[in-house]
Amino acid sequence: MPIRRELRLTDNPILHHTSELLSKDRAPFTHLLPVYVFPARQVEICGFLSSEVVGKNQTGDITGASKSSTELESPYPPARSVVGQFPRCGPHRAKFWAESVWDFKSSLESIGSGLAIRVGRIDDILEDIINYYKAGKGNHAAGVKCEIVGVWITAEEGVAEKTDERNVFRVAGIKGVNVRVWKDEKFLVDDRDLPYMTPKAIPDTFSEFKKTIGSLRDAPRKALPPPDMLPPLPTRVPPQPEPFKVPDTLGGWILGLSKPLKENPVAMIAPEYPTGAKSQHTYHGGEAYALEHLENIISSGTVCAFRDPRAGPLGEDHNTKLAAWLALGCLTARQVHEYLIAFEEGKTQLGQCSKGYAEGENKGTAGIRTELLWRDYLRLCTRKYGCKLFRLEGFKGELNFQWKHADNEKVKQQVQNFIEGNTGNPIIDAVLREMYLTGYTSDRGRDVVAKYFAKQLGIDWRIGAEWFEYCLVDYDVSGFWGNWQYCAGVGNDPSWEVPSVKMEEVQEKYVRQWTAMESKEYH
Ligand SMILES: Cc1cc2nc3c(=O)[nH]c(=O)nc-3n(C[C@H](O)[C@H](O)[C@H](O)COP(=O)(O)OP(=O)(O)OC[C@H]3O[C@@H](n4cnc5c(N)ncnc54)[C@H](O)[C@@H]3O)c2cc1C
Repeated sequence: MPIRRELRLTDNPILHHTSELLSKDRAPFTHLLPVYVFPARQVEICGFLSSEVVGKNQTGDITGASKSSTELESPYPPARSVVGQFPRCGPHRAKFWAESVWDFKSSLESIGSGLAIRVGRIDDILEDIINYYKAGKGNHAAGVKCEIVGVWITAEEGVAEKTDERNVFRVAGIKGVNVRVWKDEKFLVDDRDLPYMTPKAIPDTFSEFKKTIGSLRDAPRKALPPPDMLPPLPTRVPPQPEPFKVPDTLGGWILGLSKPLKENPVAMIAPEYPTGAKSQHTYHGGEAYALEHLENIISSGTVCAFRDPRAGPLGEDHNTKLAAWLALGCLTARQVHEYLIAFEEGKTQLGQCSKGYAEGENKGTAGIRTELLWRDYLRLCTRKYGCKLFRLEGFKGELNFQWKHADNEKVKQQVQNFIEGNTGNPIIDAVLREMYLTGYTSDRGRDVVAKYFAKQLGIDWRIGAEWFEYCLVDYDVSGFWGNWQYCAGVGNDPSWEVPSVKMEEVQEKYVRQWTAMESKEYH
């Protein structure tokens, strides 16, 4: 069972179904092997190359223990972005990701199962596992013979994710193993409750989409309970295929994922962490931490103080910070919704000392639901538009803009200044530095900087986007590219106004915090 962005026990359809089968004694299998693969195209995995297993590289040199991981040969191309050639996953997300996977492993172990964590390509790992259990085939002379009843995997919308799915079908088909694809249920409104017969029918504006949902508070299905027990792992589990060797501690995973980033820094003059600056995102990845945070924002009253993220000053702390957990599926939107319902109706004691408890839906809780619906909508846009999500001309097919490309020194320098948070615009630089140093910046900050890059600098917006992808802890394919298209004016429902962000007192504080500037320097 290859796990994708569903790193949780609660509200997990596959685990719920398995547990039900088990409790009714109807499981057609005795063992279950959950496998998580850190995908080579999304995150750099050369930090796990093992000198012990590498013999000669393509030029015939012996690769040995004294060589750094980046000098050894990986069978996969580097995980770099298409236009800007930045590493796709930076250190903040790499750490949060490793923590989330590790937390999921511990949760599975606590109910009698476990998790094999691997690096590479999902279909390569699957092929290796099937060979192992078909004993003696492929690399596995020491394999053990057992029957594989099937492969279960959850569907995702992204183009590359769909390709992975097709590859899983291809490999399993060749080996004569059945594949079952499950619906992705980490969103607010279930696909089965939407009125669209085909992706073409999905409306082109969020307001139209919202109308078709009706009462948002009543729309989500119930979250599924966590499984009590799962079948054990097979008695023997195939190791990570060569030339990689994977660690067996969380520290080892974080080290392996961050090593290539340290060895090849992207920003030549990286901004230093200013003394006294406070990160808005200091959280730990994983389901347990997500639930604890959700409870905290309810009991502290943050959910009632939730503000429209598109308005107000930069750096203000009036939002949920749930995005990174939602993106990896440590938590589902309908779980958030259920916690909000319990608070609004006073069903549990959580938040009982907070304003708004047991007083029904309020502006803040309604606002959070609307934002979660935006997330649903952008995912449906990915379904509708496929690879247009990543195109310069966007969903709209906008061909009239004259984008500047990084094929001359002037634009190259502008891009470099952007990466280093050194554009000369104090507000833009503060947001860029906060994002680079902490992995997070508010929606307002993202919006202002994305529009600055696309509209004010007029540079191919995908380069700015790819830099954000490297920095952000909460990168999520649809939420990310959909928002960037919107900011660049090439999405459906585009916004073309360049936001004016005035240097008010609160902004000044924010800028000073992240740029360590004296206030007189930008007056
Ligand atoms: C250029 C740009 C890039 C972005 N990239 C991402 C991304 O990679 N991943 C991501 O989850 N969001 C992205 N967003 C949307 C939004 O900025 C973040 O979801 C939000 O800032 C995360 O902080 P939060 O969890 O405190 O959100 P809150 O403001 O508390 O909102 C609650 C939840 O609603 C969802 N949400 C909120 N705003 C949006 C939105 N505009 N679009 C889609 N979902 C939304 C998120 O899941 C978020 O966790 C991007 C926005 C812009 C303008």
